[in-house]
Amino acid sequence: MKSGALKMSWARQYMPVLGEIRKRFEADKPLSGTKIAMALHVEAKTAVLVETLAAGGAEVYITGCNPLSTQDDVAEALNDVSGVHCYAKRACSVEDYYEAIDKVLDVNPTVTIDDGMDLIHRLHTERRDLLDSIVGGCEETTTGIHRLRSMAAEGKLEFPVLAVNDTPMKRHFDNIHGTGESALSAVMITTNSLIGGKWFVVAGYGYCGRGLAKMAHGLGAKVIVTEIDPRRALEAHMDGYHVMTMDEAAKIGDIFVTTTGNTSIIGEKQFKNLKNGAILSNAGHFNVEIDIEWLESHKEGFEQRDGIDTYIINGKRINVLAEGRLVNLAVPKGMGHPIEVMDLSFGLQALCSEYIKNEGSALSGGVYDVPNEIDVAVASLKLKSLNVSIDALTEEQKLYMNSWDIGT
Ligand SMILES: NC(=O)c1ccc[n+]([C@@H]2O[C@H](COP(=O)([O-])OP(=O)(O)OC[C@H]3O[C@@H](n4cnc5c(N)ncnc54)[C@H](O)[C@@H]3O)[C@@H](O)[C@H]2O)c1
Ligand SMILES: N[C@@H](CCSC[C@H]1O[C@@H](n2cnc3c(=O)[nH]cnc32)[C@H](O)[C@@H]1O)C(=O)O
Repeated sequence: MKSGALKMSWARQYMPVLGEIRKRFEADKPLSGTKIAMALHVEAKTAVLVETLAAGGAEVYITGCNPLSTQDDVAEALNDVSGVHCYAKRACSVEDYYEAIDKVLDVNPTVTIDDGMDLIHRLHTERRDLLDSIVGGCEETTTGIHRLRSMAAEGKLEFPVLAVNDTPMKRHFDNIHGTGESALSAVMITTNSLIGGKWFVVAGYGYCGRGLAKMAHGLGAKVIVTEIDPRRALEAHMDGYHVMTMDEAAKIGDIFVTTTGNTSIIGEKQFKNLKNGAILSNAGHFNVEIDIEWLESHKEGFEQRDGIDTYIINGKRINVLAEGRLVNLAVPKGMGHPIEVMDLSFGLQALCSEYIKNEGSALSGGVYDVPNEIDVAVASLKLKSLNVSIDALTEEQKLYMNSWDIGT
């Protein structure tokens, strides 16, 4: 077997939720007649989702959702799966990235699956001619959903999209555990730097930030959190972390990871105050949380090695991982979230694709919650695979929970 196929086979064995869904899809072919356009991180777990959708009868056209996250051997293996066409390439230019997105759209898809909304953006701008054939879409990540909600608020989103990210089964496992483990391990494997005893700065205490803070604390780091939301800042404080502004953190921090989904979190003002040898990385979105443009135009010296760019600023070394792109997937050895976590996220994506294919044409343009039954179904499939049983409400308990006149 070639390396891409071997990686898929490795991932498949730890993806029981997709495995169960695949059995039903193979038997019932619920996606026949569906052309799915996808822009996701092209690596082994995503490939298992793709083959599951193809087993359900879909034709799948896929490209990447980040210029640095594709694993070329997996992209090649995907092109060997019947009904699948993959156009992703690692380290592509931004022009090549959009050219591949266009190739995926050229087939006149009926369903979209996005991670960051780049497909949907293209469809609503340069490729509006294709909008009529789209029944609906699914969005994987927080920032994609922010962008979609902004579009919907302006009345510009022309088809229904399921907010896959916003389910408990996504946020509580993918964003918290997934980002926590994978971003930290990517920093460690790229830098070979010790975490214990370091000042570890987490920008943003949302789902991703809190997972990362917990993991870094677990390895003995002194965790600093920066926030703009007073409630989340207070939560971080009571969880035992040091809360301060990024201006203050810049002077103290050894390792920084941004997880805000916002722009310009670490920029000129902070760069000038960083300690010599500071390590900067981003686990949020795109490449704008760290101001790479400023670093590029003000460096006094530059060194490059696998996944690390070292800028000399004011005579000090500032080390940036993965060009400021998603550290857990974009560093050379980044493997992304753990397999078991993506099994849950992609179990949701498989069931949501089926739902939107069946129900999309009855829905108007906008962002929709994933039906609760789908979220519960994914949790139940995972528990079943773990051989874990839980209690069920008795008739007496159901009556009690629904009554308002049983008091003390
Ligand atoms: N690395 C990954 O694999 C991965 C996984 C899931 C999500 N994401 C991405 O990570 C980002 C965060 O996702 P989330 O689910 O944690 O979102 P979230 O909304 O729960 O958290 C973001 C937090 O950042 C804070 N924030 C915003 N601007 C800030 C600023 N200027 N300074 C400090 N804090 C600020 C917000 O108040 C919020 O608490 C998104 O872009 C999402 O798409 C990445
Ligand atoms: N496409 C943007 C958006 C952030 S990706 C964040 C999403 O990546 C997803 N993700 C994280 N690890 C993996 C992985 O290993 N395989 C596929 N998707 C992943 C995860 O579900 C999360 O919501 C960018 O690259 O900057």
